Amino acid sequence: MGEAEKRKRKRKVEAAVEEDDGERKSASDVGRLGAVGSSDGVFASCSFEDLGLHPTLCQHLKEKMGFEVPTLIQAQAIPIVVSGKDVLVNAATGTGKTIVYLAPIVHLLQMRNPRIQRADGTFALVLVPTRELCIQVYEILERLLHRFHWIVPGYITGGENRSKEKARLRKGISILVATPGRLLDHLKNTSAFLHKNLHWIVFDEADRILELGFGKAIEEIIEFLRSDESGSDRKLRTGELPRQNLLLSATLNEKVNQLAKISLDDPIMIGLDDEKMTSKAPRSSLTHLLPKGLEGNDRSEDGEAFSSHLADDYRLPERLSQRYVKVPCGSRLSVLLSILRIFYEKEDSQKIVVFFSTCDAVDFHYALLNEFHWSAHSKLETIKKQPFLRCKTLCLHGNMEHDARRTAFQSFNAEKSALLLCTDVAARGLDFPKVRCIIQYDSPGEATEYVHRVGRTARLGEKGEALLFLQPIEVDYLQELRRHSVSLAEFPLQKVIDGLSVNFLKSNSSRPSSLDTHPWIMALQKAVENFISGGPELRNLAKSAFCSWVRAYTAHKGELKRIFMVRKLHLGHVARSFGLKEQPSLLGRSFHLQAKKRKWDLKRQGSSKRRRLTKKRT
Ligand SMILES: Nc1ncnc2c1ncn2[C@@H]1O[C@H](COP(=O)(O)OP(=O)(O)OP(=O)(O)O)[C@@H](O)[C@H]1O
Repeated sequence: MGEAEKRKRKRKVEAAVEEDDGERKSASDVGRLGAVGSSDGVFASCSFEDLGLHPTLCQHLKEKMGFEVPTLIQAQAIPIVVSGKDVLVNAATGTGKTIVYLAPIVHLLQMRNPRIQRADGTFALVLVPTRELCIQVYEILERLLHRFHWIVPGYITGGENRSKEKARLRKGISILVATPGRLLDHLKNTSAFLHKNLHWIVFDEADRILELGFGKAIEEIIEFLRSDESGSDRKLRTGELPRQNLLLSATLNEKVNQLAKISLDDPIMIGLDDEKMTSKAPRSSLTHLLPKGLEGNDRSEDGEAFSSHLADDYRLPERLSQRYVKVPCGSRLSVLLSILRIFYEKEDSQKIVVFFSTCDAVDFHYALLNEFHWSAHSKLETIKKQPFLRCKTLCLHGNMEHDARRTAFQSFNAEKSALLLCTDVAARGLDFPKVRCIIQYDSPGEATEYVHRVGRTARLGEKGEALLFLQPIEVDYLQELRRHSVSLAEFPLQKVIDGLSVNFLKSNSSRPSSLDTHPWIMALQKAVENFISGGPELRNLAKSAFCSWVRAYTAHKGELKRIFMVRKLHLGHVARSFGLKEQPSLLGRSFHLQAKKRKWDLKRQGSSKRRRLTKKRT
């Protein structure tokens, strides 16, 4: 491409991010305003060619992958990534961040003359937090490289066969996608893993990598790779530019700040709102330079500005409708089942994801939903009981065998209509097509996790719904979300349940006064409890799920401890929410200690109340 052509294209991209009044706006403004001629706030009005990508790659993106034009974040970030700068990208879930780094890497690698070879080893490393995300990124990469057969994609991840991975590394992988633990293992133990030509390190879902406890591994990886970067013969050999590191996430927090400090060099930030960046950040170009505070001193003025930004608002998909449903603990299970039934009755072909806090809870609900048959009029012997839900149900969590995990992930991807029950292992980065609704049956904890969970729907400008279950004692969580500008409307539960049970109510004389006493909920709860008590396997699953649920509830951290207080739970009601007629007693020592503390607290409260009452009387 000639210089004049390059200049023309650059101008076109810049023009695309200017407002009508001619005032230059930052990259983030573009996203917020839904500008660049984009009516939907998702796609840019320029083409991939305008971003300077190679014509063959652009043609492939368009014709084989169906990507007609770049998304806004792609239009903003790709030219900067191509320029070789370290970059931190912050954009909402489902806005196409994977292509932000893969397309420039492929573009730059395919241009190398002479062509790169397998024997040159690894040029780019993409680090992701989970196995599923690793495979997903690898599959996109494979599709992207279709026309560039000499660039070899590969992945290494926990749960796979080490020696097969070694053999693949020995042959040479040009772009490697990896989870941190397994990568470190190969860096230390696989001498045939050639990485002296490594030019890019990408941290996708950067904050999650750290939350999962990979901080130490990441430090070691960076240290390990830094030693071959500083090797003077690398520059002599290849005349290389310095290594380029990229960091991406839909949510930024202090942990990302830490990682940015150790991995990015004079980075450019893309996708942050101006008001969040504070007036201290330079506004001279399409992008904002990261304040120099990140280079070391936490206490510098600019560093503080950056940190305070990190505690700020989160970006959510524009067409996401968010609601919460307030349900008393003992009715949670019946309400969940009823809502799922309503959703699938309304539209039998759709995909829904339900998030639980523990693997045991996923296993229990999965078994229940697959086995439970019920008819609202089952008192009549003539009526045959039906499966409660008629959709395909799948589960995904971290305790599953590697193959089962992969199968679940792939079938939910492929199905047109299905229900996925999962833990947070599915919260990050996974791109399941056409998910209509996300139900958070167990609260997510940190607001970041809320954002990522709901981000599995309403992707790339599509519509989506999110429903958060809260017990009455947990409603303060809404304030926690509001602190991050996330606000939810209430789901009209009573009305919806009445609608579901119209015929059922006709045959029952008592009118419901509350949800707990609603004939439909009571009948369904009773049927579930009888069903569970009749099967030892399911009963055991319910008991384990109960125990680990309570343990998970006690594990909420920081401010959230004030909202999710195990002391406030009625454990008999919790047991009911697992279809148990009685509270299981087989609990671990730590739980007994908690229970003791709870009793003691209650006693103390009681005696102080008594003292107050006595005082009043006297
Ligand atoms: N330019 C484009 N045109 C059409 N579709 C695109 C384009 N870029 C990406 N996509 C599609 O958009 C979806 C979301 O992309 P991707 O998974 O990269 O989003 P993300 O921002 O990384 O989301 P998350 O934050 O949840 O990880 C994918 O199905 C991807 O194939």
